[in-house]
Amino acid sequence: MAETSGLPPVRIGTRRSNLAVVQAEGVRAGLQAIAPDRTFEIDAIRVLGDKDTETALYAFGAKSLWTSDLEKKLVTGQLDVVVHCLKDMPTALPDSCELAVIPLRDSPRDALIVKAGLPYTSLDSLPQGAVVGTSSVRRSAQLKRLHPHLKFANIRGNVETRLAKLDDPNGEFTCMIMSACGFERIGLSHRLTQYLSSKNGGIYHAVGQGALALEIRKGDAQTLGLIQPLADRSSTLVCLAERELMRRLEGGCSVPIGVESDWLDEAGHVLNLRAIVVSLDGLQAVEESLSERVSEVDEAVALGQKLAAKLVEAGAGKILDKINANRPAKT
Ligand SMILES: NCc1[nH]cc(CCC(=O)O)c1CC(=O)O
Repeated sequence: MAETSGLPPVRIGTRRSNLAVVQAEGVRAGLQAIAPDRTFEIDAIRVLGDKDTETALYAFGAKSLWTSDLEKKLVTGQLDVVVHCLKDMPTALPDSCELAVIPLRDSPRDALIVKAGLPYTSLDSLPQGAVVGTSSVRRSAQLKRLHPHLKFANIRGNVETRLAKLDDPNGEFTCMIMSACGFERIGLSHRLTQYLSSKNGGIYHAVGQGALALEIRKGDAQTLGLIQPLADRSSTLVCLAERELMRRLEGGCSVPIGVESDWLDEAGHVLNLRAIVVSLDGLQAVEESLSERVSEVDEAVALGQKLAAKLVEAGAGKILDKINANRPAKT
């Protein structure tokens, strides 16, 4: 046992799902390696989004259902750092909190998962009328556009719950779309049938997908100093560019905006950011791409901003306005 510092334990908060706890354990291991003399505690709590597993995400309206319960505990000092999936974090945080660190991102790709026992190996091989389980309008709108032979049904719950719903012999689903890294992190990669991308299946991933975010109390220099070594430069710049794009388009996780980003050179100087905005029925889509030199956060933010403007100019604003005007009232 390492010599302890006498300092109080660092309290790490996260959602109470297997995936969230695995993620928080990974962060804890990283922090323990940096600060062997500190102790760390994980507090996994049920948040609003876990308690209501039936309402379609699209109908929630509020963007903070995964984060606000944890932020409350952060602000009152019951937690010191919260580990989120970056894609579940709204682009605007409470004034009292800050997104302090983005660690090295995993693969951001979505994947197709086919019901156990069915022979299909790709989106293209799915039969007419196959039912895709997804609660993400980003996924369903993109799929409707390119694969009009598919049907869609809402599926909610954590990864294991969704997999059980998919595999239920009496269930309605043929397949579902999930983020590949979520399955990989909890040892379910054998269930990934096909990796998807804009070039493979025609699916752009969500902003921030595959990345974690460490949130702290604003101005908590001590915790910031502790967690800062976990930050990854490339992942941070890429994710901040994607998030600025989203912020400019005023899209939460429940609007059909998909992105992809790649460094065009090995050293990571020129970033290509691509994005799609699709109408809910998949009939209209605007797709744009932009490459710029990015070596500072300001430049990443500027790239996101410019691509958003380019998308709006090409018609994305009209698509998003229509979606926002028709959004069901929160009940
Ligand atoms: N929307 C739920 C959510 N939030 C983060 C992940 C997995 C981790 C990630 O994609 O970053 C998932 C599940 C999924 O979309 O498959």
